[in-house]
This record gives sequence, structure tokens and C-alpha cells, in this order.
Amino acid sequence: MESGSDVARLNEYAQKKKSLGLLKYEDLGSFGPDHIKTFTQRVVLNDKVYPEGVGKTKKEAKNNAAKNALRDLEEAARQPSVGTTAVENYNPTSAQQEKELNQNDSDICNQTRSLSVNSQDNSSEQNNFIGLVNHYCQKKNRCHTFIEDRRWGPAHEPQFFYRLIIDNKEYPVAKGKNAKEAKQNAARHAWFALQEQSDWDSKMSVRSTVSEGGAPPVLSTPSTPVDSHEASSQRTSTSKSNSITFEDSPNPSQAQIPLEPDNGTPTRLSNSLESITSSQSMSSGTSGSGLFTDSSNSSKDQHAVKDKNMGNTENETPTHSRFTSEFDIIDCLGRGAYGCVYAARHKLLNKCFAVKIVRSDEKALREVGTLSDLLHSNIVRYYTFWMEDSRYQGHITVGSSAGSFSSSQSIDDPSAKYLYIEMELCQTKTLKKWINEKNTQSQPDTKRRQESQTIAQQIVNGVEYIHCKGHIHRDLKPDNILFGVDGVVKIGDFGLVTKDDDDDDDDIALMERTRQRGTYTYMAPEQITGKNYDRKVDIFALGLIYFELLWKLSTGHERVVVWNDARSLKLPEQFSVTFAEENKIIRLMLREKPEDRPEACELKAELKKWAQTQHLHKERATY
Ligand SMILES: Nc1ncnc2c1ncn2[C@@H]1O[C@H](COP(=O)(O)OP(=O)(O)OP(=O)(O)O)[C@@H](O)[C@H]1O
Repeated sequence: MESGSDVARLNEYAQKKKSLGLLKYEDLGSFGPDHIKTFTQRVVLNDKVYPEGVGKTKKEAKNNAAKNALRDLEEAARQPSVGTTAVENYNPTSAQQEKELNQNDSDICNQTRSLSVNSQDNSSEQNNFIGLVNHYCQKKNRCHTFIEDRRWGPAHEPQFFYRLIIDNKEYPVAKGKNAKEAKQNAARHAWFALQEQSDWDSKMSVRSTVSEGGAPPVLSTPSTPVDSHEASSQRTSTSKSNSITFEDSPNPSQAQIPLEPDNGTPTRLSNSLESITSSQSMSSGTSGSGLFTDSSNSSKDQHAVKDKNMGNTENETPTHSRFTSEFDIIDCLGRGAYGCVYAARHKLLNKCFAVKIVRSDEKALREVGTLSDLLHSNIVRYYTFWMEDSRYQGHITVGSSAGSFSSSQSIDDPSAKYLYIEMELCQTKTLKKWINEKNTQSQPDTKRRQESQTIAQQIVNGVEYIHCKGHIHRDLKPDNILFGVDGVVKIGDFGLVTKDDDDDDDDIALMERTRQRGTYTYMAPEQITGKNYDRKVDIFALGLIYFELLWKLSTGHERVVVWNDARSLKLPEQFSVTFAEENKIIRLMLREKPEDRPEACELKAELKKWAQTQHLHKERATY
């Protein structure tokens, strides 16, 4: 479609449907250095905000914003009568139609609220994702069905787990307080995945072909398809699907049931969650978030179990490692306390990913479990994970290019297992580097304030999403905040993530380890003292980050003094003068008592208000 045509289509639609009120485009500013700057715009129609459009120019961003709005309007309008698009076929002839369309608009609003990457994703919200998926499948001639994965919990408080399967592809398991809610949530997972169709589908199909020598990938329990109003006409047989399987089980050993492969021999996957838990003493209650198995591992990986020498020397080509056989390793992006992160190109997909390799323990399992639960534009996108018996040992020095790695003998514990976590590849520049660059610029940076605000807003959006999913990040700091290739802020490193209501022993041990590593710079006071704490620790860290984004901190002793003062709510006098509005917000975030700190959603609203005020000032200044 020709550039700009979505803007024209949306204009036409808004004109025809005058009752919708004024069609507005909001300019949300630009981000990034000049040569890779991205612009963001969004549509507001009848006071409803539609998903943001991002582009390399304002025009492109505007057109993408119009495209997103049209997509939502069309999707919503299709719900009551499949095949009709509100945009193309709008022709109100009666008050009833007008009423229906208004109803559609309210549906659209609901969907937008939920689909918008920046909005709160409340899993209990009953948006019609089932309807969206239903319609999508009809349009694309795909079969889909909901599968009840399991039920869990006491009779008075049961939890239902459902997954959606579309054309033999399984999407992540979702839970709900009842079957309907679980199905809606499963449809939501699938819907988001479908938004990224090319990625998801191709990856899924690649995974399903990994199996060699006829060895079937191990699947999870082939549950009985349940009757679904939404899916009854679309049911398909799925029990032998070769696609990836996610498990979201607080009781992993029960979740893994060996399947009868085609030859009738029961098979059990070496890296099933059961084997993970048997060797790793996984605590089922710690994260409470979705643990899942990746059934894509095949005979290749089972082979790797027997061969513990993979990847150790240049001569011994690590052919038995899924990592080295499926990926070209490009670069070592960094080493954390627990593992390494590599940039790697998937050979079949010809697409680059970040693959984090960590020893499999609670922290790592917690990280993948949580990441699999999160899908938000301001959170590093997780794709999949698998287990290997060895850690990739090609020692590439950080930042070096492919092929230059040398051999090194493994000093790993032979009984250890390693998690390979495949994620979205971000820029190598972290927020820490961004801050350092700003602080070392000799000229005053006139854009710093505006950019800081955009960054802070994006972090808050991500944190709001994490909190509304019932998690606490607990390790927010500029080092753990990355930029996507398009410049969008991405929260990463979920190694310390926990459930908001968690306070078990493993958790305390994990925090103790973190404290010992001295990363308490951004920790809330109650987190340092080891008291009971909740999601408000993330708000405290965010307050410090926002302060650091804006304020040029010197190095050495002075920095320590300013930092400690800031932690005790004594912000530099000049700061409160120069950044009066931000000062107010930050002071709320840094309050000593967690209950006095704002919730992420309140902060989001506050920052948005502040951004709009600034925007108005800027506009006035240009006239
Ligand atoms: N998805 C990604 N894309 C690009 N770079 C990444 C990605 N994930 C991590 N990195 C980089 O790899 C480095 C190591 O990341 P990792 O999360 O393991 O380390 P860390 O933050 O020190 O973790 P930990 O706190 O667990 O020690 C970081 O410096 C980070 O910049």
C-alpha cells in the first residue's frame, strides 16, 4: 500500500462517521541519535487512543499510527458480522446500525487498551481475543481449537489452564479463574504471537522439523479437546503435534507425561522439565510463573546428553549442540555474573537473536518462566529456551566478531545442565552507556530532558506491565535496560524476578546473593534491610534511574554523596529548580515508605500528563 494511504483511509472513515468526533494525531516525539532516529505518533479518535506507530520519519510514523488504528477498527467491526469492515463498508442507515457501530467503537477501545503495547495488560480483562482469533482463523482458513491443559488448585479456588492450537501449532498455556477466562488468555497469547506471524510461524515450523531419525519430539499431555463455543466448529486433532509445547505447571513432574511415539515406544525427553527439576531441585512455589518445556529438542539433544565434550575445542566441532548446529555465533555481547549472552544468527531463519547461556538453577528457570509470560514492547522479547549438558565454550572476547573464538577447556561441573535462552537481539548500548555518554559530553545536551522523559515513560510502561502480571523485577538498573534495534527501550535481565506475594527461603537466598554482589545501588531501603517488600521496590529504583537520566552526575566521591543524598530524598537544589516537574514525580518515587510511593499505573498517567504539557509548551513556542 502506497505510503500515506492509511492516513487517507482513516480520514475518510472519520469523515463518514462524524459522530466519532475529531480525528487527531499525537506526536509522541522522536528518539535516538540523528542517523537512526525513530518517530512515534498515535491516533486519537473520540478520545480513544490507538496503538502507537513508529517510523523513520514523522510521515511514516503517522501512517503507521493510522494503519494501527485502522487495523483495530476493522478487527473490532468484524466481530458482530464477519467479513464486513467498518472502514470500507461503513454505511449507516439506521439508528440501530449507528448504535452497533458505537458499540464496536467501545469494543475497539477495549481491544486497543489491551493490544496497545504501552497499555496495561490485565489478564483478567475479558477482551474478545477469542473472537479475534476466531475471525482470523476463518479468514485464513486455519483450524483452531482450545485444549484444556489441566486444572489446579483447591476446589474453592480452582485454576484452569488452556492452550490454543492453530493448525497444529501450540501457543503458550494460559491460566484463568474459570475456563472462559483461561481460554480468553490463551487466545490473547496466540493473538499476540500472530501479530508477529512471520517470526512465530517460521520459528515454530523450524522447531517442528528439528527431530532427526524419526525420533519424535516429546509432547506434553495430549489433553482431551474441550468443547468450546468459540472453537467447536473448528476443532482439529492435535495430540501428535510436533510443535513447541509450553508448560505452565506448578507441578512439573505431573505436567510431563511421556507420549507414545509413532512406533509405539514411549519416549521421554532428556530436557523435559521433569529432568530439569530432578537435577535442579526446582522450587515450584518460588516464581509461580509459567514454567514450560520446549519439545523442540530432539534426538540431537538427546545425543548431546551422551556427549559431554561439545564445543570445547576448535577441532572438536560441537556438532551435538543445538546452539552450534542451529546458529552461527556472531559475537559475545556480555558476561553477567551467571552466564554469557551471545549474538547468534539462526541458520534457517537467517535472523539474529540473543542467546543467553546460564547454568540451570532456580534463578535461570525463574527468568525463563517469567519471560515466557511477558509480551510487551518495552520488555526484551523472549522466544524459547532449551537445555544442554554443556555450556558453549567458544571464548569470544566481548565485542569480537565471529570466528575468532579460541578453545577453552570446560571447567563446568559435569552434572550441571545449562539453559539456552533465545531472546530478541537488542543494541549493545545499554541505558548505562547512554547515561555515561550524556555525562561525558562537553556541550550541554538540550535534548537530554526530552529523551529522558521518553525513556522514563517507556520503562514505566514496561514496569506497569510486569506489575500487572503479578511480578516484581527487583533488579531495575540502567545496566539491565536495553534498546531494541528500533531504539525502543527494553527491560531485560529477569534473573531476580519474583511473584509479588513471594517470601520463601529460596527467594531470600537469592536476594542475599544479590546484596553480596553489591548491586544495591538502586535497591529500595526495605530491600536492603531484608524486610518484607513488594512491587514498590521497582518504583524506588525507577525514581533513581529517572534522576540519573536527567542529572549529570560526576564521578568519584561527589557522585557517592549526591547518590546517597538522593536515596534519602535530598535531591540537589539546582535539580529541583531546573527540573521542577520531574523533581516532584521523583520525590514521590523515592519516598521511604513503600506505601507512599505511587503505583506504576499512576506514574504512567503522571508522566503522560507531564509529557503532554511539555508538548503543548513546545508547540506554543514554535508559533
Ligand atoms: N537481548 C539482548 N540483546 C543484546 N544484548 C544483551 C541482551 N541480553 C543481555 N545482553 C547483554 O549481555 C550482557 C550480559 O547480560 P546478562 O543479563 O547476563 O548480564 P547481567 O546484567 O550482568 O546479569 P546478571 O545480573 O544476571 O549478572 C549485558 O551487558 C547486556 O548488555
